[in-house]
Amino acid sequence: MLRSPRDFFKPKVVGAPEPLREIPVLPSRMIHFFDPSNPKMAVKVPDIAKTVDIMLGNLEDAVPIDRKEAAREGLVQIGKNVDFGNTQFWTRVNSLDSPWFLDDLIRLVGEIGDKLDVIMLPKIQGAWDIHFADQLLAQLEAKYGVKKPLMIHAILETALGVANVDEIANASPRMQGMSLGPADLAASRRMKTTRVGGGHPDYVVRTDPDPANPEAPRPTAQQDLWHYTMAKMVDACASVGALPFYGPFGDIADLTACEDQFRNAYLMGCVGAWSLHPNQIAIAKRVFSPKADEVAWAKRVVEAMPDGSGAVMIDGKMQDDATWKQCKVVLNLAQLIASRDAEYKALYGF
Ligand SMILES: CC(C)(COP(=O)(O)OP(=O)(O)OC[C@H]1O[C@@H](n2cnc3c(N)ncnc32)[C@H](O)[C@@H]1OP(=O)(O)O)[C@@H](O)C(=O)NCCC(=O)NCCSC(=O)C[C@](C)(O)C(=O)O
Ligand SMILES: [Mg+2]
Repeated sequence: MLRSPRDFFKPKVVGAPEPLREIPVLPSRMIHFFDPSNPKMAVKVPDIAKTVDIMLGNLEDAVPIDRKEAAREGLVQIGKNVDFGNTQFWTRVNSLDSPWFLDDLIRLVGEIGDKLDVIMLPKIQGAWDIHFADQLLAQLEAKYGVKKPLMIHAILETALGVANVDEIANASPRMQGMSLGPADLAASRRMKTTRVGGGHPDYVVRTDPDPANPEAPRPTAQQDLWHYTMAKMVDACASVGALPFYGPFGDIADLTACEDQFRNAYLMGCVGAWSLHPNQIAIAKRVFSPKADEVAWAKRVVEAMPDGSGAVMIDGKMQDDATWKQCKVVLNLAQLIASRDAEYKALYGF
């Protein structure tokens, strides 16, 4: 049950900042994960931050239990000491059913609440989880005098969460976006994969037998295990002005398959993906920035239809109001990326 429409955009606690009416759309091609309790990673944060759109200090899975508090305190120090410039600074806190969640929020909002942009919440099951976090964040923002509202990013990584994805997207004006969490989701659904994202060689469709040669080999084509979930997530996010992301690709050495998985997500509407290792940053940058020839084509269509209506032929293809809108999506994204990334600005000729 949502609050009444009249109350939806009111602060939930006296003294908490006004909720945002619109989620800011910023270049968000990669969310780069680091473990703040790992000194080798922590020392690289200032340099990597200059090369990515989003830096995320991870406190949840992949941080050993005996380093949970070190990771939290390490992130507080990084948040206080590192100048992130115009790179977004996010965290993934521990899940709502863990013993660390409460202290994660109290420490982070209390110490670096004005530096953090987005709090990623793992294992979100339904709107009730978002309502709880929303109210608690408002309490902490009011208590610590935080000026801008912290946004929430939910990871879709349980069967129940996927079943409730629309309610989750609508649960709060803080909802900045969502990411697919293919590893936990696979376990929650009792899928039989043991990978973090990507395809599986046994998930295939086979061609029919050739009646003239029934013994001939029948080629198969591998299918995308994540297509259904990705499509549900993209629709849930786009319908409320939130941003969908592909999550992690765990086979760090397989750069080709990583690029394919990221590109599928890009084409389906995602704005970015996670980079777990420095070698995935360039892949995400390449994939989630429109290609120069697509941008040139989009420019041509938009220039041929200045008011975005009617029907014209360009290179044998019909263009109308709807293709104009598709081209605007590509062009707007290219302009957004060019505003941050000189390399792409030059590539697009803006
Ligand atoms: C995969 C690992 C173990 C390979 O780490 P490695 O040390 O074996 O790799 P390397 O190639 O030897 O590393 C080269 C250098 O890069 C550094 N390095 C390496 N990675 C990073 C990084 N991310 N950021 C900054 N620096 C990094 C590393 O420390 C090393 O530094 P050095 O040259 O000084 O020795 C390592 O990259 C890593 O721990 N990455 C992050 C893993 C992570 O955050 N996992 C959780 C997200 S996925 C997830 O949670 C699932 C989900 C959504 O919940 C669900 O589907 O359910
Ligand atoms: Mg997970």
